[in-house]
Amino acid sequence: MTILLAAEAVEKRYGGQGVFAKGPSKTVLRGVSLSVRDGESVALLGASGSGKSTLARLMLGLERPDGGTVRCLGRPIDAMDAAGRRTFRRTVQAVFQDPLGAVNPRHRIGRIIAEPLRHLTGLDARERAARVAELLRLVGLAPEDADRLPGSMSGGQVQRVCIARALAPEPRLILLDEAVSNLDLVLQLQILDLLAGLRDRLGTAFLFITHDVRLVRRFCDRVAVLHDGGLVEDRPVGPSFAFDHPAARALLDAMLPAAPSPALRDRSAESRTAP
Ligand SMILES: Nc1ncnc2c1ncn2[C@@H]1O[C@H](COP(=O)(O)OP(=O)(O)OP(=O)(O)O)[C@@H](O)[C@H]1O
Repeated sequence: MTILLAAEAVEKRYGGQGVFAKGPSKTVLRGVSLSVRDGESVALLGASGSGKSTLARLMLGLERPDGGTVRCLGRPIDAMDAAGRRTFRRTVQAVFQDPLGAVNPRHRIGRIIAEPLRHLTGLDARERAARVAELLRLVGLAPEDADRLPGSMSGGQVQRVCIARALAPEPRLILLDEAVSNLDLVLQLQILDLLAGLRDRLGTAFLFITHDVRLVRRFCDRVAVLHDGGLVEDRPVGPSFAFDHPAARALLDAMLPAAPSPALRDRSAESRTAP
C-alpha cells in the first residue's frame, strides 16, 4: 500500500540558539519515524508534552526538522516546488484543537470552507458554492451558515467548519490533532461516523493525535506511542491491545480511569476469596 506521509528519523530541538536564546536547547524529538499508508487509521498517543503536536507540525511542513526527513508520496516535502506543495496539500489536510485560532475571523464560513477548493482544485465559483453547501450538510450545519462569521458561532460549530474545510479537497489523509476531543459526546460520535463513512467510501486515511482510548479502539488500525522524544510503540490495534514499553503501559492505564489497575483488581479478587 502506498505510503502517503512519512516522518523518517526526525529530530527537533527548541531554544538554545542565537543571541537572545533563553536557557539550554531542549531536544523534543529524537530520531522519530512514523508513516501512514493509504486507507490506514493511525493513533499517536503520548503524555502531555511528549512531542505529539511537534511531530504533527513537522509532518505537515509547518516547521522544519533539525534532522531527518518528512516525505509525502515518497518526495521530501522541504525540496518540493510549487506544484509538489499543491499535491502535498491536496493529499494531506489537518484539523487542530483550537478552531477559532485556525480560521480568519473576518472571513465568512462559506469562504473559509471554499479556501482549499480555490487553491487546490479547478472548480469554478458555482461548483465551489455547491460543494460548500454539501460540506456544511455533511458536518451537520445549515446552508445559511455559509454567510455567518466565525465569531457568531460556538467553538463546536467552528470546529465543524474546520473539519468541512479539511474534507473539501477530498484529501487522502487527514491529520486530526485533538480535533474532536473538545466537542460534546454526541457531536464526537457524529463526526466519527462521518469520518468512518469517508474511510469506507473513499478509503481516506487518518492520523489521530488523541488522549481518547475509545477512539483508538473504535477507529484505528495502528497505534504509536511517543515517550521521552522517541517512538516506543508502533503496533496494530487488535480487538484488545496491550503495550510492552512500561511508559506506554502506564499511559494506557492512565487513559482508562474507570478500569481498576491490575493491582486493584488482584486485591479485590483476594478480598472476594478471603474467608
Ligand atoms: N515553539 C516551541 N518553542 C519551545 N518549546 C516548544 C515549542 N513547541 C513545543 N515546545 C516544547 O516541546 C515539548 C513538546 O510539546 P508538544 O506540544 O509537541 O507536546 P504534546 O505531546 O503535543 O503535548 P499535549 O498533549 O499537552 O498537547 C514541550 O515541552 C513543549 O514545551
